[in-house]
Amino acid sequence: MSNSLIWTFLHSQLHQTLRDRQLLPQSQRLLVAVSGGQDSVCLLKLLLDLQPKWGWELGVVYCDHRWRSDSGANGDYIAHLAESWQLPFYRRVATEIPNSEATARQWRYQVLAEIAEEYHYPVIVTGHTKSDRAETLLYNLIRGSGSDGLQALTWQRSLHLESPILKPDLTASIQLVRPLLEISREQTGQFCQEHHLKIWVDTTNEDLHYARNRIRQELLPYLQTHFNPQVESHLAQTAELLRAEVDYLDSLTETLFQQVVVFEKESQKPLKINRLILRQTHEALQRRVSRKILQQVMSKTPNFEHIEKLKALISAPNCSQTDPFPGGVIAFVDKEWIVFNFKLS
Ligand SMILES: Nc1ncnc2c1ncn2[C@@H]1O[C@H](COP(=O)(O)OP(=O)(O)OP(=O)(O)O)[C@@H](O)[C@H]1O
Repeated sequence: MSNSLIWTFLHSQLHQTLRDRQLLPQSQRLLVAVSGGQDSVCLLKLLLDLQPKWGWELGVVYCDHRWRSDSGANGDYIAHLAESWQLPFYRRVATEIPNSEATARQWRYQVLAEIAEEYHYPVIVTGHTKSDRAETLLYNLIRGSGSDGLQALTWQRSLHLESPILKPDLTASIQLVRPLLEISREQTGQFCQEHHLKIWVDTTNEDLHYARNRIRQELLPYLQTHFNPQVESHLAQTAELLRAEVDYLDSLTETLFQQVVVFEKESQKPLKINRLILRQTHEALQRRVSRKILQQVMSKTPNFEHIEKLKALISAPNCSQTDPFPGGVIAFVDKEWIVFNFKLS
């Protein structure tokens, strides 16, 4: 695979995005997650070409889920690509074939974290595109996500937040960066063609049993034809606007949370919350603070009903109380406080 450099619009676009958003610091060690598909192959080539300007040290990682019979050959191809570009290559093969998309994903992020840790890469870079962002927004909208789910794929975040089940000590400091969120799948495909980059076609992407694939293959083309040819860009822009708004709300929530919550000394769990202060704030913030508190007192992720139940106590009469939340905790009103009773849990 030759490494001839033809400077294209995509090179300039990515270079500019990286400068504007300060996503990938100069001279950083970057672990590029490559599946062999057009998005991550395009990402790798772009980063390789920009590397002299930024001084990064690039490494390539492939996670073999063993889901497809050609997954080994897929890995060999990426190994060959990395070798021809003189980049270190890391490969992990699943010992057990994951039984669902979710387990495969969990395993993949675990492996990415372990390799990043072992070989000292503080940043993992993935090839998620504007098209993935539009699809994720639609997928989450249909599932009933709030604005947090609709911001759909952020530019960067800690790997720990991406996969909270991973060991926090391992992942808290590793950043996951997605620099292609302004570039469409059509553009990555064209780039690979123009640069004669072979790509590995993931045959499971054709399988319409998966909701994601139906969104990609059927829903988006329908929306493009019958509603708006620019729908993909518009959805991705909506996700970007929501991302900024969610960021802003998150920072307000954090400040308010610290103001209203009294923590138990030993367990550091929320013990009681000041509802007089909460009552003076907007209901959007009341919900967010309630959710943040419930995340710390419940045994599972709070849903809409749980949050509404706690929020209702903010203006309820004295002595009102909730049914037990999952995990057994009860909340009750004691004058200006909402108090959590852990004894029953
Ligand atoms: N098997 C793999 N090995 C290494 N990197 C991968 C692999 N699969 C996906 N990736 C990385 O993740 C990016 C997104 O891939 P894809 O859209 O297939 O994943 P997804 O499962 O839909 O996304 P997510 O990982 O956010 O759930 C790719 O561009 C690539 O950077």
